[in-house]
Amino acid sequence: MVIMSGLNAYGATAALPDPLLQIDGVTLEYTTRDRVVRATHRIDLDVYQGDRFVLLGPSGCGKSTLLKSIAGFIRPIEGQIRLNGQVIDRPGADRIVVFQEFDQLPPWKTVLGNVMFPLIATRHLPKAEARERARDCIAKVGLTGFEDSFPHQLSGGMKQRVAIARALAMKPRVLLMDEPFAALDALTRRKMQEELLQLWDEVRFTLIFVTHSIEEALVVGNRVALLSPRPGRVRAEINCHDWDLHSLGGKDFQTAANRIHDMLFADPQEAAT
Ligand SMILES: Nc1ncnc2c1ncn2[C@@H]1O[C@H](COP(=O)(O)OP(=O)(O)OP(=O)(O)O)[C@@H](O)[C@H]1O
Repeated sequence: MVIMSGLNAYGATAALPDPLLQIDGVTLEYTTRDRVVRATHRIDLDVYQGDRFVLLGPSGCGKSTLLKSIAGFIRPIEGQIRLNGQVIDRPGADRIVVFQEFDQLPPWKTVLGNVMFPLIATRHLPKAEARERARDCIAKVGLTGFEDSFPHQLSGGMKQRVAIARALAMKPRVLLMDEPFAALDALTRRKMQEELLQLWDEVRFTLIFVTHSIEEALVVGNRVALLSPRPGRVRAEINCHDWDLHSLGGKDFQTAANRIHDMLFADPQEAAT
């Protein structure tokens, strides 16, 4: 594990490609009737093509809010988010979100219908091609044979696989995942992490993944941004190419996880000394 506080996690001297996504001094706030809640404060992050970039931080530190802003649902009050150099100011088919909730699939559509729907609704593909691409993505997430099932006939893990297939079918520039496995039992969660990594090996999409599980961050990510408690600020960036599911329970893995825990919850004054 390499901790690169204040540096790009690829290393300061390496020649870098241009970032795919640039988060530049981004402050995000919610204005309610009686107060303003600052969710993130001047976040700077660069995400590169093919990254599995994890936003890790304690509950309420603004991870989901930052993801929603990348998705184009919330505008920064300060700073910019750019995708391929273009400022993000609205949702777009180049950024698809997979949420934690199992009810993100319209229940009246079959698995095939669910995966085809955005392709057709956004006029990405004509119907026959959309069906073909949907079948292909359903196969990629291991659900061949369930094309005609309805969401209520599927387990939680299967519903999340459908949501992933639906997102991948759109071939987004960035796949955004907001704690997609948090509502699953521990065994299914681990299996889904493994499948996500296999899928990434095959498709090499760019992923931004939100979690508050240190273990999940180390397994899923090749880069992890550690955010402080609200308002979220970047505490450090970590390069974690070393870990996979086989590392779980190992001594080195546990040491790394403990170190991250200490960094996440350290008093910022102490962390600076
Ligand atoms: N719609 C909203 N209106 C007002 N405040 C909000 C709203 N949504 C979130 N917040 C506040 O913004 C802060 C950041 O919330 P956010 O959901 O982004 O955190 P998070 O890191 O994703 O948390 P968790 O891990 O618990 O999901 C929190 O203090 C939360 O209470």
